[in-house]
Amino acid sequence: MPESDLPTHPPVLPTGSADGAPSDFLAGLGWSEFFAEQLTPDETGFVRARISAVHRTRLTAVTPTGQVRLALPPHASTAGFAVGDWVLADPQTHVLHRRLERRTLISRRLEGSRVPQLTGANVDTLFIVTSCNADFNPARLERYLALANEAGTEPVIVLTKADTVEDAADFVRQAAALQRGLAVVTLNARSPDAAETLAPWCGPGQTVALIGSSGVGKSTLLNTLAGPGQERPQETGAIREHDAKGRHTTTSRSLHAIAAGGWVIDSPGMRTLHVSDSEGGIDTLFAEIIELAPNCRFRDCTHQHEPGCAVLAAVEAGTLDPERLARWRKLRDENRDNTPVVSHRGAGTTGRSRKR
Ligand SMILES: Nc1nc2c(ncn2[C@@H]2O[C@H](COP(=O)(O)OP(=O)(O)OP(=O)(O)O)[C@@H](O)[C@H]2O)c(=O)[nH]1
Ligand SMILES: [Zn+2]
Repeated sequence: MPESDLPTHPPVLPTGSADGAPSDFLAGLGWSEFFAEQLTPDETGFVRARISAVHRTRLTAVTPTGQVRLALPPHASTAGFAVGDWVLADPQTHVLHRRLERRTLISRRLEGSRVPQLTGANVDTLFIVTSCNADFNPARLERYLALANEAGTEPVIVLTKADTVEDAADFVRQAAALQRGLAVVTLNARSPDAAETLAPWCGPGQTVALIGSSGVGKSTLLNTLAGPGQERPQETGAIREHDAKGRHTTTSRSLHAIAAGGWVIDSPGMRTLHVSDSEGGIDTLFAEIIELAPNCRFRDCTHQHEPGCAVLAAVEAGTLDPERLARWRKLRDENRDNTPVVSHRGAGTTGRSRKR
């Protein structure tokens, strides 16, 4: 697909127009002080661009003057770039100069893979989508929450298909209990009201991504967020290119405009999740357990059988759900098993070798 067909907030503002100075456009695209501070004095002449699609051999980006194809310097590869990244490019040639440091990064390690897959950069909010039916599963939601926490993005639980149940309150209550201060919303993904419900996270300058299992309504929600009259994001956003064997493959991730002014990173692959590299994210998720640990009698308490264990005391007292404790243990162990330990020589990684 030619770059010009990629969706952006139309019309793309011309450079220096009266009501759309490039700086306003950049702020709407998510540019902030965090990125501005990274520029050295001799870098002010470069174009600031946000990566909208990462292909095997090329990058496309949104700039104040429209969607551009970035040329890579000799021997450079697109590996290591993520949709949502901010980069600097030469204003004439659009040759990539460098990538700016990320504010947040969603990455996942696929089963058996050494290198984490970069799903989205500089995402402010991760919509964790589940529906008010049998899909609702606290253990799965906790995996997504660990991912969001680790990435540095704010998680929001989005309960779809609220129109199919008499009362969604029980789902809301269960979801809210999964993490302190967690935002939870209910909606009908097919209704235009859904865009209004999600508006606090979808305004100019804000970037969101969606994750959830198949059939919960992610595509439906994407279309609703794109607004009426927009091309369907999955259709416009699927970037087809030939792979090494000449087959057509669909590269999944791309940046789309939201009618409310924000941006969404569409990543259809984000369904199942096995957890790795997320120790900090898991600690945030299970803060109520982590905070009890210092009160245990033994410093290396495993909270399983020890006398004077504050965690077990909380279960005994009814303030901590034993199932929650069991899920924490399982997720923490899975994370340890899946997180390679960097060897001392830094010459590689070895999985499944970290001590319990
Ligand atoms: N009644 C109702 N139906 C919904 C809602 N959200 C989605 N659906 C329907 O559920 C079905 C699945 O929705 P999709 O948007 O395709 O789900 P998805 O998460 O994108 O699924 P994958 O593409 O497989 O990942 C479709 O028939 C939708 O119309 C909702 O909030 N209410
Ligand atoms: Zn303990």
